[in-house]
Amino acid sequence: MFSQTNMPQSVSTLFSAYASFAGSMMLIRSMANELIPYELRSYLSTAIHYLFTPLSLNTTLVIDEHCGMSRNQVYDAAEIYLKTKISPSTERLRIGKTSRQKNFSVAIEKGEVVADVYENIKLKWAYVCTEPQKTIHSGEKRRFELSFNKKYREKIMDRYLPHVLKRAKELKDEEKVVKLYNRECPFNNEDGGDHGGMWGSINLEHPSTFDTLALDPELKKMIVDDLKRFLGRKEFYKKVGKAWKRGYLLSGPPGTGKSSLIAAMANYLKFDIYDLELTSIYSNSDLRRVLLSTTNRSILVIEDIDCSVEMRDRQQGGDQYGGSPSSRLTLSGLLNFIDGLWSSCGDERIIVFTTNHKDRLDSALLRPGRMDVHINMSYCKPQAFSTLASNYLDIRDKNHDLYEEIEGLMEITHVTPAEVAEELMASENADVALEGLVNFLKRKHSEANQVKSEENDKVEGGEAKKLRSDDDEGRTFF
Ligand SMILES: Nc1ncnc2c1ncn2[C@@H]1O[C@H](COP(=O)(O)OP(=O)(O)OP(=O)(O)O)[C@@H](O)[C@H]1O
Ligand SMILES: [Mg+2]
Repeated sequence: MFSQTNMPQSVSTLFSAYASFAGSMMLIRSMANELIPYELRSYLSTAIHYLFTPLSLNTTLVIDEHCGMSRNQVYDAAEIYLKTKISPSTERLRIGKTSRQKNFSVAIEKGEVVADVYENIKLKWAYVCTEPQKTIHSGEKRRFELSFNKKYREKIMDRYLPHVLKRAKELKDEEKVVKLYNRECPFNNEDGGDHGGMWGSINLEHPSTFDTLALDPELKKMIVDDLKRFLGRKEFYKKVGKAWKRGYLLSGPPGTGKSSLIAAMANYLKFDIYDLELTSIYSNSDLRRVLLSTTNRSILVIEDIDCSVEMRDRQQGGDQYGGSPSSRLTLSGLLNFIDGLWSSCGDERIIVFTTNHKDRLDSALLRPGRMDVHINMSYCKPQAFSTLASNYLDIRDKNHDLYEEIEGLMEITHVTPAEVAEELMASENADVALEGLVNFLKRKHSEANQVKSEENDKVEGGEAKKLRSDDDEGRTFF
């Protein structure tokens, strides 16, 4: 009986005690909110959180894709290295293959985690991507997060990361995939500014090599030797205090193989190509950003420089080229700019300018010491033809009846390797293809003769007219 009457009473006491406690807490909280400044409150809550959360045993290294404006070497190395660490437990993979690739290319997909073990230390690599924010004109942000037990931090920094860099370099050399970088389509905003436009890459699938390139053999040997010497002179460049770079100026009519030579150089050196369109550069800072985001062991290509320099005349304001005369872009100015930049952060760089009109170039660019090597790509001559005949029709050692006639015609006709290549591709039958080439050369030759005789006629006609008008003037004068 006692217990029956006492029970509800104790419950109600409990409730009323809780109610008054909750009421006081709310009062204290609202007083605290009013009396304690926000900063102190947030500090206290962090401190309380820290005290009551068990300490993490892990360290995480965040490896962003870019270091400021340059690419992060550790990120690039990790990307290659981790391909070898994909295990059957990896859930999502990115797969690709182009028509020329023999094997599938495999990469880890965003959000995936890959495990690695180094000297019995367990490591976890996570690939994290954050979507671009709509309000800010920027691309996707990519990074790797490497986590491990914090007691191994020194070992990871001193030994594991260098191991990843070294392994990635070995893999890259083995893989031998040369990349062609173009600037990704930039984001344009209302003021027409360029806020994205970093480099996007595809595998360079240009099959041109020094074997397939139709070029005077001596010139070819000179270029290959020059490249070899350049690669071996790291210490020399350091000693003389120059950026380890080499500049080539390729000139010649369209279709003489300037772009093919660049591809052959890239395939030979296993260097990536960065194809820079100067007309898409609007400011010094843009140019600096774009150049800094190119990697070492690469070829920077600026094609058709006689057309690119037209941008000098653009009227833009601020630090933009063309604004005031002092800030106008000249190619030798650009070279100075690149020299300055690469002497501090560039190694094994090649820069190639191409032009169809060497005569139109600024003489400052042609001065000795500006571009190291000038290469004139000219019309197809018999020796270059031998390479094409062997490439396209498997004809070796001048082993064809029409060979002599073709060589003779080539000595007297301006024909580009591209034109010859097109004729040779017309048929798989060597007789038919070479017959076609002979006709083509004859046609070109007679057309050139006709143009020449018309020009002569014009000159002679002009002179006759001039003589007559001199006569007239003389007569009027007297
Ligand atoms: N020297 C060459 N050796 C072998 N093939 C060549 C050569 N020159 C041209 N060709 C052939 O002609 C095509 C066009 O040549 P390429 O694009 O290299 O010429 P280019 O000099 O860069 O011309 P442009 O001045 O128009 O850029 C090549 O894809 C190749 O098939
Ligand atoms: Mg070209």
